[in-house]
Amino acid sequence: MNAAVRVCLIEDDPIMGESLAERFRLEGFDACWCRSGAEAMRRLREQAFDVVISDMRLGDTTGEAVFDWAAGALPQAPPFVFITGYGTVDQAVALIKRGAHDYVTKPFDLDALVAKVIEITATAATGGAPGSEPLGVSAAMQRIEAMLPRLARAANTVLIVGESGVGKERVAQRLHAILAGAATRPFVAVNCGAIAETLLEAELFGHEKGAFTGAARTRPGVFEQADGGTLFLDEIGEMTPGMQVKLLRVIQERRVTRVGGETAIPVELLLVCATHRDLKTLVAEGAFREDLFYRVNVVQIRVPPLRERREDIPWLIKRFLTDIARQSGEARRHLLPAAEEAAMNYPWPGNVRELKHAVERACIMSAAEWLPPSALFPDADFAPPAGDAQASLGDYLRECERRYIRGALESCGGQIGQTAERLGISRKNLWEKMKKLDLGDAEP
Ligand SMILES: Nc1ncnc2c1ncn2[C@@H]1O[C@H](COP(=O)(O)OP(=O)(O)OP(=O)(O)O)[C@@H](O)[C@H]1O
Repeated sequence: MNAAVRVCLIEDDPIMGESLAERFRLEGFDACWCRSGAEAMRRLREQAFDVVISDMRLGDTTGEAVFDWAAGALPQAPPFVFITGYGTVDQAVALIKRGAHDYVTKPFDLDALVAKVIEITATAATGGAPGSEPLGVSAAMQRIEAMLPRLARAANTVLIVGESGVGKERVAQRLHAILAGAATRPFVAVNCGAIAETLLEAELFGHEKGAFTGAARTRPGVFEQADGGTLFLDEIGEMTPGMQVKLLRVIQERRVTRVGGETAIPVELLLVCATHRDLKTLVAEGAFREDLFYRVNVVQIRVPPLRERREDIPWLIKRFLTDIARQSGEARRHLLPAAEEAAMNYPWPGNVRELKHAVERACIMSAAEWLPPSALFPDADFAPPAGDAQASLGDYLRECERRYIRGALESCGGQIGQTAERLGISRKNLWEKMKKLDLGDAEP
Protein backbone atom coordinates (compact mmCIF):
# COMPACT_ATOMS: atom_id res chain seq x y z
CA MET A 1 0.00 0.00 0.00
CA ASN A 2 2.94 2.33 0.70
CA ALA A 3 4.77 1.47 -2.55
CA ALA A 4 3.73 4.65 -4.29
CA VAL A 5 4.54 7.01 -1.41
CA ARG A 6 7.45 9.19 -2.47
CA VAL A 7 9.36 10.71 0.43
CA CYS A 8 12.04 13.35 -0.02
CA LEU A 9 14.28 13.18 3.05
CA ILE A 10 16.60 16.17 3.55
CA GLU A 11 19.17 15.38 6.24
CA ASP A 12 22.87 16.27 6.32
CA ASP A 13 23.70 14.10 9.30
CA PRO A 14 24.89 10.75 7.84
CA ILE A 15 23.79 8.54 10.73
CA MET A 16 20.35 10.10 11.09
CA GLY A 17 19.88 10.22 7.31
CA GLU A 18 20.87 6.64 6.78
CA SER A 19 18.66 5.26 9.53
CA LEU A 20 15.64 7.28 8.42
CA ALA A 21 16.11 6.35 4.75
CA GLU A 22 16.50 2.69 5.66
CA ARG A 23 13.37 2.68 7.80
CA PHE A 24 11.35 4.42 5.09
CA ARG A 25 12.48 1.87 2.51
CA LEU A 26 11.61 -0.96 4.87
CA GLU A 27 8.12 0.53 5.08
CA GLY A 28 7.93 0.28 1.30
CA PHE A 29 8.20 4.03 0.71
CA ASP A 30 10.11 5.31 -2.29
CA ALA A 31 12.62 7.31 -0.23
CA CYS A 32 15.06 9.76 -1.77
CA TRP A 33 17.73 10.90 0.68
CA CYS A 34 19.19 14.33 -0.08
CA ARG A 35 22.28 15.21 1.94
CA SER A 36 22.12 18.96 1.34
CA GLY A 37 19.66 21.73 0.57
CA ALA A 38 21.09 22.17 -2.92
CA GLU A 39 20.64 18.47 -3.72
CA ALA A 40 17.07 18.60 -2.37
CA MET A 41 16.15 21.57 -4.55
CA ARG A 42 17.50 19.77 -7.59
CA ARG A 43 15.55 16.57 -6.82
CA LEU A 44 12.36 18.46 -5.97
CA ARG A 45 12.55 20.26 -9.29
CA GLU A 46 13.11 17.02 -11.22
CA GLN A 47 10.61 14.75 -9.50
CA ALA A 48 7.23 14.93 -7.75
CA PHE A 49 7.15 13.89 -4.06
CA ASP A 50 4.23 13.19 -1.74
CA VAL A 51 5.96 14.53 1.35
CA VAL A 52 9.22 16.20 2.37
CA ILE A 53 10.87 15.40 5.71
CA SER A 54 13.54 17.99 6.37
CA ASP A 55 15.99 18.79 9.13
CA MET A 56 15.87 22.46 10.19
CA ARG A 57 19.63 22.89 10.01
CA LEU A 58 21.39 21.68 6.90
CA GLY A 59 25.08 21.92 6.05
CA ASP A 60 24.70 24.41 3.21
CA THR A 61 21.41 26.13 4.07
CA THR A 62 18.32 25.74 6.29
CA GLY A 63 15.15 23.67 5.98
CA GLU A 64 13.28 26.96 6.04
CA ALA A 65 15.12 28.20 2.95
CA VAL A 66 14.24 24.99 1.07
CA PHE A 67 10.60 25.34 2.17
CA ASP A 68 10.45 28.97 0.97
CA TRP A 69 12.11 28.03 -2.29
CA ALA A 70 9.62 25.14 -2.85
CA ALA A 71 6.62 27.41 -2.15
CA GLY A 72 7.77 29.83 -4.83
CA ALA A 73 9.46 27.60 -7.39
CA LEU A 74 7.30 24.45 -7.56
CA PRO A 75 3.86 24.41 -9.17
CA GLN A 76 2.60 22.35 -6.22
CA ALA A 77 4.88 22.15 -3.21
CA PRO A 78 4.53 18.88 -1.23
CA PRO A 79 3.70 19.01 2.50
CA PHE A 80 6.80 19.65 4.64
CA VAL A 81 7.46 18.01 8.00
CA PHE A 82 10.43 19.47 9.88
CA ILE A 83 12.78 17.68 12.23
CA THR A 84 13.82 20.13 14.91
CA GLY A 85 16.18 20.22 17.86
CA TYR A 86 15.44 22.11 21.07
CA GLY A 87 16.84 25.33 19.67
CA THR A 88 14.64 25.50 16.60
CA VAL A 89 11.13 24.65 17.88
CA ASP A 90 9.94 28.26 17.69
CA GLN A 91 11.16 28.48 14.12
CA ALA A 92 9.30 25.27 13.25
CA VAL A 93 6.09 26.61 14.81
CA ALA A 94 6.49 29.81 12.80
CA LEU A 95 6.87 27.68 9.66
CA ILE A 96 3.63 25.83 10.43
CA LYS A 97 1.89 29.18 10.64
CA ARG A 98 3.23 29.86 7.18
CA GLY A 99 1.92 26.60 5.75
CA ALA A 100 4.38 23.83 6.68
CA HIS A 101 2.50 20.66 7.58
CA ASP A 102 4.03 19.59 10.89
CA TYR A 103 7.20 19.15 12.91
CA VAL A 104 8.76 16.47 15.11
CA THR A 105 11.28 17.17 17.86
CA LYS A 106 14.48 15.20 18.32
CA PRO A 107 14.74 12.59 19.72
CA PHE A 108 11.57 11.38 18.05
CA ASP A 109 9.70 8.16 17.77
CA LEU A 110 10.29 6.59 14.35
CA ASP A 111 6.97 4.73 14.43
CA ALA A 112 5.15 8.01 14.99
CA LEU A 113 7.00 9.63 12.10
CA VAL A 114 6.12 6.73 9.78
CA ALA A 115 2.47 6.96 10.90
CA LYS A 116 2.54 10.69 10.15
CA VAL A 117 3.82 10.08 6.62
CA ILE A 118 1.08 7.52 6.02
CA GLU A 119 -1.55 9.88 7.37
CA ILE A 120 -0.36 12.79 5.23
CA THR A 121 -0.16 10.75 2.06
CA ALA A 122 -3.52 9.09 2.69
CA THR A 123 -5.08 12.55 2.97
CA ALA A 124 -3.34 13.64 -0.22
CA ALA A 125 -4.71 10.58 -1.96
CA THR A 126 -8.27 11.62 -1.18
CA GLY A 127 -7.92 14.24 -3.87
CA GLY A 128 -5.93 17.05 -2.29
CA ALA A 129 -6.03 19.00 0.93
CA PRO A 130 -8.81 18.01 3.33
CA GLY A 131 -11.64 20.40 2.66
CA SER A 132 -10.99 20.66 -1.06
CA GLU A 133 -13.90 18.32 -1.86
CA PRO A 134 -17.60 19.22 -1.64
CA LEU A 135 -19.47 18.00 1.44
CA GLY A 136 -22.21 16.03 -0.27
CA VAL A 137 -25.03 16.10 -2.77
CA SER A 138 -28.02 16.20 -0.41
CA ALA A 139 -30.00 19.43 -0.07
CA ALA A 140 -28.96 19.61 3.60
CA MET A 141 -25.23 19.48 2.85
CA GLN A 142 -25.57 21.85 -0.07
CA ARG A 143 -27.28 24.36 2.21
CA ILE A 144 -24.31 24.13 4.56
CA GLU A 145 -21.92 24.44 1.61
CA ALA A 146 -23.74 27.56 0.43
CA MET A 147 -23.40 29.36 3.77
CA LEU A 148 -19.65 28.69 4.20
CA PRO A 149 -18.26 31.52 1.99
CA ARG A 150 -20.27 34.07 3.97
CA LEU A 151 -19.06 32.61 7.26
CA ALA A 152 -15.47 32.53 6.04
CA ARG A 153 -15.71 36.27 5.29
CA ALA A 154 -17.57 37.45 8.35
CA ALA A 155 -17.53 35.03 11.31
CA ASN A 156 -14.82 34.63 13.91
CA THR A 157 -16.56 31.96 16.01
CA VAL A 158 -18.66 29.10 14.63
CA LEU A 159 -20.32 26.19 16.42
CA ILE A 160 -20.85 22.90 14.59
CA VAL A 161 -23.25 20.42 16.15
CA GLY A 162 -24.23 16.92 15.12
CA GLU A 163 -23.95 13.28 16.12
CA SER A 164 -20.61 11.56 16.33
CA GLY A 165 -19.13 10.78 12.91
CA VAL A 166 -21.42 13.02 10.82
CA GLY A 167 -18.48 15.01 9.50
CA LYS A 168 -18.23 18.05 11.79
CA GLU A 169 -14.46 18.22 11.37
CA ARG A 170 -14.95 17.80 7.62
CA VAL A 171 -17.20 20.86 7.58
CA ALA A 172 -14.61 22.80 9.60
CA GLN A 173 -11.89 21.79 7.10
CA ARG A 174 -14.09 22.86 4.23
CA LEU A 175 -14.77 26.22 5.90
CA HIS A 176 -11.05 26.62 6.47
CA ALA A 177 -10.23 25.78 2.84
CA ILE A 178 -12.65 28.50 1.70
CA LEU A 179 -11.24 30.97 4.23
CA ALA A 180 -7.65 30.24 3.31
CA GLY A 181 -8.21 30.08 -0.47
CA ALA A 182 -4.89 29.53 -2.17
CA ALA A 183 -2.97 30.91 0.83
CA THR A 184 -1.26 28.51 3.17
CA ARG A 185 -2.73 29.05 6.61
CA PRO A 186 -2.74 26.63 9.52
CA PHE A 187 -5.67 24.39 10.42
CA VAL A 188 -5.22 22.92 13.88
CA ALA A 189 -7.66 20.43 15.42
CA VAL A 190 -7.85 19.39 19.08
CA ASN A 191 -10.22 16.97 20.76
CA CYS A 192 -10.89 18.58 24.14
CA GLY A 193 -12.67 15.44 25.38
CA ALA A 194 -9.58 13.29 24.88
CA ILE A 195 -7.18 15.36 27.00
CA ALA A 196 -7.12 15.54 30.81
CA GLU A 197 -7.81 19.00 32.27
CA THR A 198 -4.29 19.34 33.65
CA LEU A 199 -2.82 18.83 30.18
CA LEU A 200 -5.54 20.62 28.23
CA GLU A 201 -4.65 24.08 29.50
CA ALA A 202 -1.04 23.73 28.32
CA GLU A 203 -2.20 22.15 25.05
CA LEU A 204 -4.53 25.06 24.29
CA PHE A 205 -2.53 27.98 25.63
CA GLY A 206 1.03 26.64 25.67
CA HIS A 207 3.51 26.77 28.52
CA GLU A 208 6.75 28.43 29.45
CA LYS A 209 9.89 26.48 30.23
CA GLY A 210 9.78 25.24 33.83
CA ALA A 211 6.05 26.06 34.25
CA PHE A 212 5.52 22.56 35.70
CA THR A 213 7.45 19.34 36.16
CA GLY A 214 8.34 18.03 32.74
CA ALA A 215 8.08 21.41 30.99
CA ALA A 216 11.67 21.28 29.83
CA ARG A 217 11.14 23.93 27.19
CA THR A 218 8.70 26.59 26.11
CA ARG A 219 5.90 25.31 23.94
CA PRO A 220 3.27 27.40 22.16
CA GLY A 221 -0.30 26.11 22.47
CA VAL A 222 -2.74 25.38 19.68
CA PHE A 223 -4.19 28.91 19.78
CA GLU A 224 -0.77 30.26 18.85
CA GLN A 225 -0.17 27.48 16.32
CA ALA A 226 -3.44 28.30 14.57
CA ASP A 227 -2.80 32.05 14.53
CA GLY A 228 -3.80 33.41 11.13
CA GLY A 229 -5.86 30.30 10.32
CA THR A 230 -8.47 28.07 11.93
CA LEU A 231 -8.61 26.34 15.30
CA PHE A 232 -11.04 23.42 15.54
CA LEU A 233 -11.97 22.57 19.14
CA ASP A 234 -13.87 19.29 19.13
CA GLU A 235 -16.05 18.06 22.02
CA ILE A 236 -16.22 21.38 23.87
CA GLY A 237 -19.19 19.95 25.80
CA GLU A 238 -16.67 17.76 27.67
CA MET A 239 -14.67 20.70 29.07
CA THR A 240 -14.50 21.11 32.83
CA PRO A 241 -15.95 24.31 34.39
CA GLY A 242 -12.41 25.55 35.11
CA MET A 243 -11.37 25.22 31.48
CA GLN A 244 -14.64 26.79 30.31
CA VAL A 245 -13.81 30.01 32.22
CA LYS A 246 -10.34 30.12 30.66
CA LEU A 247 -11.67 29.49 27.17
CA LEU A 248 -14.30 32.21 27.58
CA ARG A 249 -11.64 34.72 28.57
CA VAL A 250 -9.50 33.88 25.53
CA ILE A 251 -12.46 34.10 23.16
CA GLN A 252 -13.40 37.50 24.55
CA GLU A 253 -9.94 38.96 24.69
CA ARG A 254 -8.44 37.15 21.71
CA ARG A 255 -5.18 36.84 23.61
CA VAL A 256 -3.56 33.85 25.27
CA THR A 257 -1.19 33.64 28.20
CA ARG A 258 0.99 30.54 28.30
CA VAL A 259 0.93 28.49 31.51
CA GLY A 260 3.64 30.00 33.71
CA GLY A 261 3.83 33.05 31.45
CA GLU A 262 3.14 36.72 32.08
CA THR A 263 2.60 38.16 28.63
CA ALA A 264 -0.76 38.03 26.84
CA ILE A 265 -0.10 37.09 23.23
CA PRO A 266 -2.67 38.33 20.67
CA VAL A 267 -4.12 35.68 18.34
CA GLU A 268 -6.25 36.19 15.28
CA LEU A 269 -8.05 33.12 14.06
CA LEU A 270 -11.35 31.54 13.13
CA LEU A 271 -12.47 29.48 16.12
CA VAL A 272 -14.66 26.52 15.20
CA CYS A 273 -16.09 24.61 18.16
CA ALA A 274 -17.92 21.31 17.81
CA THR A 275 -19.95 19.00 19.98
CA HIS A 276 -22.22 15.97 19.69
CA ARG A 277 -23.89 16.94 22.99
CA ASP A 278 -26.91 19.20 23.35
CA LEU A 279 -25.24 22.27 24.84
CA LYS A 280 -28.57 23.83 25.83
CA THR A 281 -29.36 20.80 28.00
CA LEU A 282 -25.86 20.95 29.49
CA VAL A 283 -26.46 24.63 30.30
CA ALA A 284 -29.81 23.75 31.94
CA GLU A 285 -28.05 21.04 33.98
CA GLY A 286 -25.37 23.50 35.04
CA ALA A 287 -22.63 21.52 33.29
CA PHE A 288 -21.87 24.15 30.66
CA ARG A 289 -21.52 27.90 31.31
CA GLU A 290 -24.34 29.93 29.85
CA ASP A 291 -22.08 32.88 28.96
CA LEU A 292 -19.72 30.57 27.07
CA PHE A 293 -22.68 28.96 25.32
CA TYR A 294 -23.83 32.34 23.99
CA ARG A 295 -20.28 33.27 23.05
CA VAL A 296 -19.64 30.12 20.95
CA ASN A 297 -23.18 29.82 19.62
CA VAL A 298 -23.15 33.02 17.56
CA VAL A 299 -23.39 31.02 14.33
CA GLN A 300 -24.48 27.39 14.52
CA ILE A 301 -24.20 24.77 11.79
CA ARG A 302 -26.11 21.54 12.38
CA VAL A 303 -24.75 18.62 10.39
CA PRO A 304 -27.62 16.14 10.05
CA PRO A 305 -27.10 12.43 10.68
CA LEU A 306 -26.60 10.33 7.56
CA ARG A 307 -30.04 8.70 7.94
CA GLU A 308 -31.59 12.15 7.36
CA ARG A 309 -29.69 12.70 4.09
CA ARG A 310 -29.73 9.37 2.35
CA GLU A 311 -28.89 10.87 -1.06
CA ASP A 312 -25.34 11.29 0.25
CA ILE A 313 -24.91 7.54 0.88
CA PRO A 314 -24.23 6.37 -2.72
CA TRP A 315 -22.19 9.50 -3.38
CA LEU A 316 -20.00 8.92 -0.31
CA ILE A 317 -19.61 5.22 -1.15
CA LYS A 318 -18.35 6.10 -4.63
CA ARG A 319 -15.92 8.62 -3.17
CA PHE A 320 -14.56 6.10 -0.66
CA LEU A 321 -14.23 3.39 -3.33
CA THR A 322 -12.33 5.82 -5.56
CA ASP A 323 -10.03 6.84 -2.69
CA ILE A 324 -9.33 3.20 -1.82
CA ALA A 325 -8.50 2.38 -5.44
CA ARG A 326 -6.15 5.37 -5.62
CA GLN A 327 -4.38 4.43 -2.39
CA SER A 328 -4.06 0.72 -3.12
CA GLY A 329 -3.29 1.06 -6.81
CA GLU A 330 -5.88 -1.65 -7.46
CA ALA A 331 -8.86 -1.46 -9.81
CA ARG A 332 -11.83 0.58 -8.60
CA ARG A 333 -14.53 -1.60 -6.99
CA HIS A 334 -18.29 -1.17 -7.28
CA LEU A 335 -21.30 -2.07 -5.17
CA LEU A 336 -23.88 -4.48 -6.53
CA PRO A 337 -27.29 -2.79 -6.71
CA ALA A 338 -28.48 -4.99 -3.81
CA ALA A 339 -25.58 -3.80 -1.66
CA GLU A 340 -26.34 -0.19 -2.47
CA GLU A 341 -29.97 -0.77 -1.61
CA ALA A 342 -29.01 -2.37 1.72
CA ALA A 343 -26.76 0.62 2.44
CA MET A 344 -29.63 2.98 1.66
CA ASN A 345 -31.93 1.09 4.03
CA TYR A 346 -29.52 0.87 6.93
CA PRO A 347 -29.65 3.67 9.58
CA TRP A 348 -25.84 4.12 10.00
CA PRO A 349 -25.78 4.92 13.73
CA GLY A 350 -22.05 5.74 13.46
CA ASN A 351 -22.84 8.01 10.50
CA VAL A 352 -20.23 8.73 7.80
CA ARG A 353 -17.42 7.27 9.89
CA GLU A 354 -19.24 3.94 10.09
CA LEU A 355 -20.01 4.00 6.36
CA LYS A 356 -16.37 4.70 5.56
CA HIS A 357 -15.18 1.85 7.78
CA ALA A 358 -17.75 -0.51 6.25
CA VAL A 359 -16.57 0.29 2.72
CA GLU A 360 -12.91 -0.07 3.70
CA ARG A 361 -13.59 -3.37 5.45
CA ALA A 362 -15.60 -4.66 2.47
CA CYS A 363 -12.68 -3.94 0.13
CA ILE A 364 -10.26 -5.75 2.41
CA MET A 365 -12.47 -8.76 3.07
CA SER A 366 -13.75 -9.34 -0.45
CA ALA A 367 -11.72 -9.68 -3.62
CA ALA A 368 -14.77 -9.27 -5.85
CA GLU A 369 -14.89 -6.35 -8.25
CA TRP A 370 -18.65 -6.02 -7.55
CA LEU A 371 -19.23 -6.09 -3.80
CA PRO A 372 -22.31 -7.98 -2.54
CA PRO A 373 -24.44 -6.88 0.46
CA SER A 374 -22.67 -9.44 2.68
CA ALA A 375 -19.35 -7.61 2.12
CA LEU A 376 -20.85 -4.44 3.53
CA PHE A 377 -22.87 -6.16 6.29
CA PRO A 378 -20.87 -9.24 7.25
CA ASP A 379 -22.81 -10.03 10.44
CA ALA A 380 -24.64 -13.16 9.41
CA ASP A 381 -27.62 -12.60 11.62
CA PHE A 382 -28.27 -9.09 10.42
CA ALA A 383 -31.13 -8.67 8.06
CA PRO A 384 -33.19 -5.52 8.02
CA PRO A 385 -36.55 -6.21 9.69
CA ALA A 386 -39.34 -6.91 7.24
CA GLY A 387 -41.16 -3.75 8.24
CA ASP A 388 -44.60 -3.38 9.63
CA ALA A 389 -46.99 -1.20 7.70
CA GLN A 390 -48.24 0.19 11.05
CA ALA A 391 -44.79 1.10 12.38
CA SER A 392 -43.52 4.65 12.10
CA LEU A 393 -40.26 5.22 10.21
CA GLY A 394 -38.59 6.11 13.52
CA ASP A 395 -39.59 2.77 15.08
CA TYR A 396 -38.46 0.84 12.04
CA LEU A 397 -35.04 2.53 11.99
CA ARG A 398 -34.68 2.00 15.74
CA GLU A 399 -35.26 -1.73 15.23
CA CYS A 400 -32.65 -1.81 12.42
CA GLU A 401 -30.16 -0.06 14.68
CA ARG A 402 -30.91 -2.36 17.61
CA ARG A 403 -30.45 -5.51 15.55
CA TYR A 404 -27.27 -4.30 13.94
CA ILE A 405 -25.65 -3.27 17.22
CA ARG A 406 -26.74 -6.55 18.83
CA GLY A 407 -25.19 -8.48 15.93
CA ALA A 408 -21.96 -6.51 16.22
CA LEU A 409 -21.86 -7.07 20.00
CA GLU A 410 -22.32 -10.79 19.49
CA SER A 411 -19.69 -11.04 16.77
CA CYS A 412 -17.20 -9.21 19.04
CA GLY A 413 -17.99 -11.48 22.00
CA GLY A 414 -19.63 -8.60 23.89
CA GLN A 415 -16.36 -6.63 24.02
CA ILE A 416 -17.38 -2.99 24.12
CA GLY A 417 -14.11 -1.49 22.85
CA GLN A 418 -13.92 -3.88 19.93
CA THR A 419 -17.61 -3.44 19.07
CA ALA A 420 -17.33 0.35 19.17
CA GLU A 421 -14.35 0.22 16.83
CA ARG A 422 -16.12 -2.20 14.54
CA LEU A 423 -19.15 0.16 14.38
CA GLY A 424 -16.98 3.25 13.97
CA ILE A 425 -18.36 5.00 17.06
CA SER A 426 -16.87 5.89 20.44
CA ARG A 427 -17.26 3.57 23.46
CA LYS A 428 -19.29 6.28 25.17
CA ASN A 429 -21.56 6.60 22.18
CA LEU A 430 -22.04 2.82 22.15
CA TRP A 431 -22.98 2.79 25.85
CA GLU A 432 -25.49 5.55 25.24
CA LYS A 433 -27.04 3.70 22.32
CA MET A 434 -27.16 0.40 24.23
CA LYS A 435 -28.97 2.17 27.03
CA LYS A 436 -31.40 3.86 24.66
CA LEU A 437 -32.07 0.61 22.77
CA ASP A 438 -32.35 -1.63 25.86
CA LEU A 439 -29.39 -3.74 24.87
CA GLY A 440 -28.04 -5.45 27.96
CA ASP A 441 -26.47 -3.84 31.02
CA ALA A 442 -25.46 -0.54 29.55
CA GLU A 443 -23.27 0.68 32.39
CA PRO A 444 -19.79 1.95 31.54
N1 LIG B 1 -18.58 14.82 3.51
C1 LIG B 1 -17.65 13.90 3.69
N2 LIG B 1 -16.91 13.46 2.66
C2 LIG B 1 -15.96 12.53 2.85
N3 LIG B 1 -15.65 11.98 4.03
C3 LIG B 1 -16.34 12.39 5.08
C4 LIG B 1 -17.38 13.36 4.98
N4 LIG B 1 -17.91 13.56 6.21
C5 LIG B 1 -17.22 12.76 7.04
N5 LIG B 1 -16.29 12.06 6.38
C6 LIG B 1 -15.36 11.07 6.94
O1 LIG B 1 -16.01 10.43 8.05
C7 LIG B 1 -15.13 10.34 9.18
C8 LIG B 1 -15.75 11.11 10.35
O2 LIG B 1 -15.79 12.50 10.02
P1 LIG B 1 -15.46 13.65 11.10
O3 LIG B 1 -14.27 13.29 11.94
O4 LIG B 1 -15.42 14.94 10.38
O5 LIG B 1 -16.78 13.53 11.99
P2 LIG B 1 -17.13 14.26 13.36
O6 LIG B 1 -18.56 14.61 13.32
O7 LIG B 1 -16.16 15.40 13.59
O8 LIG B 1 -16.88 13.08 14.41
P3 LIG B 1 -16.71 13.16 16.02
O9 LIG B 1 -17.95 13.78 16.57
O10 LIG B 1 -16.58 11.73 16.42
O11 LIG B 1 -15.47 13.97 16.27
C9 LIG B 1 -13.79 10.90 8.73
O12 LIG B 1 -12.99 9.81 8.31
C10 LIG B 1 -14.13 11.78 7.55
O13 LIG B 1 -13.07 11.84 6.65
